[in-house]
Amino acid sequence: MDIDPTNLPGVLRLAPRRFGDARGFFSESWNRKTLVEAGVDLPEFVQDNHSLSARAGTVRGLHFQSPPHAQGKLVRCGRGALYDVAVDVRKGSPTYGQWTGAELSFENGAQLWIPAGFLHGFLTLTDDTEIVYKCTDHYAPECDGAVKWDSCGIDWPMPEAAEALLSDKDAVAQPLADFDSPFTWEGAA
Ligand SMILES: Cc1cn([C@H]2C[C@H](O)[C@@H](COP(=O)(O)OP(=O)(O)O[C@H]3O[C@@H](C)C(=O)[C@@H](O)[C@H]3O)O2)c(=O)[nH]c1=O
Repeated sequence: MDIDPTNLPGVLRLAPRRFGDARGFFSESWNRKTLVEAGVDLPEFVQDNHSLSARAGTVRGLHFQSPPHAQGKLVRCGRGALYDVAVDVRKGSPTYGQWTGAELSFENGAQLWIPAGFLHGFLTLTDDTEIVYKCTDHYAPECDGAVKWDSCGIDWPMPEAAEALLSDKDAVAQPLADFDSPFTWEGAA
């Protein structure tokens, strides 16, 4: 498993090893021991999510759950390809408001580890794209929130001829500039 830092400290890009043979491949898509031995501070996962986006250009996000139900997420692509993004919204963080993105596809098998304190969202790059992710807390609709996808200066690689397809909720989300984040950076005084 390759584990690489990103430009946002705490967010990691993971590439599990694939063992190919005449049948296809085998891969450990998550292994607690491997990550803990690599020094990843990993809370317990309690929920797995799976969604399908039928159209390239679908945007889901940018989402978060407030404490006490904040979620860390280990994200991968089950089918197709997507551009996955995290935005640091921990008040007092030296990287507050900064974002990182990575292409996750069935083809590359890559994953992103996004700890609590970051917004999460993604753009689908192909039709019929599936995302699969593990979460460190349960769904808590009363703690659910969103920040507008195009308010964070993210350089989204929108597929040619596609327009962003959003949920009604995401279409009217607050901009980052108006967001009073419930998260604090652990290093903040
Ligand atoms: C997120 C979630 C939604 N739902 C329900 C609520 C709603 O009726 C339906 C669709 O919910 P949403 O529109 O919020 O789904 P979606 O826009 O796909 O939300 C997800 O987006 C990505 C970017 C994330 O990071 C996730 O944490 C989650 O917020 O599913 C659950 O039952 N459990 C869950 O954990």
